[in-house]
Amino acid sequence: MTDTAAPSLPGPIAFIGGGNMARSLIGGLVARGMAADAIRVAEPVAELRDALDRDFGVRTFARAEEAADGATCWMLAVKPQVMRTVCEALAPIAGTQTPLVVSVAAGITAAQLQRWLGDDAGRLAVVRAMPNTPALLGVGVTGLFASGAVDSGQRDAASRLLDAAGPTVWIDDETRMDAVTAVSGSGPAYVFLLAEAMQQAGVAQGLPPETARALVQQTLLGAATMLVQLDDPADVLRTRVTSPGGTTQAAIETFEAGGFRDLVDRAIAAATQRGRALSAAND
Ligand SMILES: NC(=O)C1=CN([C@@H]2O[C@H](COP(=O)(O)OP(=O)(O)OC[C@H]3O[C@@H](n4cnc5c(N)ncnc54)[C@H](O)[C@@H]3O)[C@@H](O)[C@H]2O)C=CC1
Ligand SMILES: O=C(O)[C@@H]1CCC=N1
Repeated sequence: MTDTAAPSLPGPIAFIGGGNMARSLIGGLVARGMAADAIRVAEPVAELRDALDRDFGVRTFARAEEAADGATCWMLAVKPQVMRTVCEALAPIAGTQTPLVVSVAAGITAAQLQRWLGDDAGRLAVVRAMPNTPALLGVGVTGLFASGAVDSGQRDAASRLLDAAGPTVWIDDETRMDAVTAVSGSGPAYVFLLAEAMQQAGVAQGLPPETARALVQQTLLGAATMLVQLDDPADVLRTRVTSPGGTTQAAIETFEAGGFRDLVDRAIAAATQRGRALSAAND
């Protein structure tokens, strides 16, 4: 679970890629007290570099090799489609510096990362992490998988880094990382879709847009807080809202008749499958 100490590493951490996920993680680390000068970011887009510098005071670089050189941990936060190119650019220094490599990329396997980094023998310590964007506020959740080369100290370091984003969960079987991605990595988007749909429906029933927005925001926060803070499972909490013959029952029956559960099942299966495909397509 999350603790409040700032994560510490023997040297700087280099984020390779300074986009949405990196920003969320950097925001969490800085909020937890990690010194901004211990964080470097490689990001080719000048506007994003400027924003990272302005918002967090971190040191930015245009090229991956510049940020990675001398860093103790490389946090690979580029799209799966460019991961191979980025790793191959880093390969010459990976062999001499043996950093802890943490990748947040969907689908890309630890063995692929090792191979692209020039480590055919699988000796480089690679951790796969699947966080989510609520990391920005320290309320994310991260699934972690350690390759065989990761020792207990490196495992601990990876946990502490990602703890800044919220709770972490270690996954023993790497093939399950695609399901983690589908449930929690992508999961915030499903909740935002539900929020959009509820707001639109509220407006369709006559509510002013701002009122609908405020009601939906607090309802999702309240329901999520109950899920986290009470021992009762989701179905019990749902039943307590659902008076026989009442309004909720009318809505739930409409969801069930429309195949809601099957739709969620198919959506998460599609996301899981996409993670597997990203691995194969970018090899
Ligand atoms: N956005 C999300 O909710 C989550 C994303 N992820 C993973 O995080 C990774 C990044 O995703 P996002 O942040 O959403 O994408 P993004 O597109 O916002 O960020 C990627 C950044 O990498 C930069 N980049 C491209 N080539 C580069 C290079 N050669 N060197 C350094 N930087 C380079 C891009 O300019 C871009 O700013 C992906 O692999 C994704 O699977 C994982 C969990 C959640
Ligand atoms: O959509 C994606 O591929 C990434 C991985 C999880 C969330 N965003």
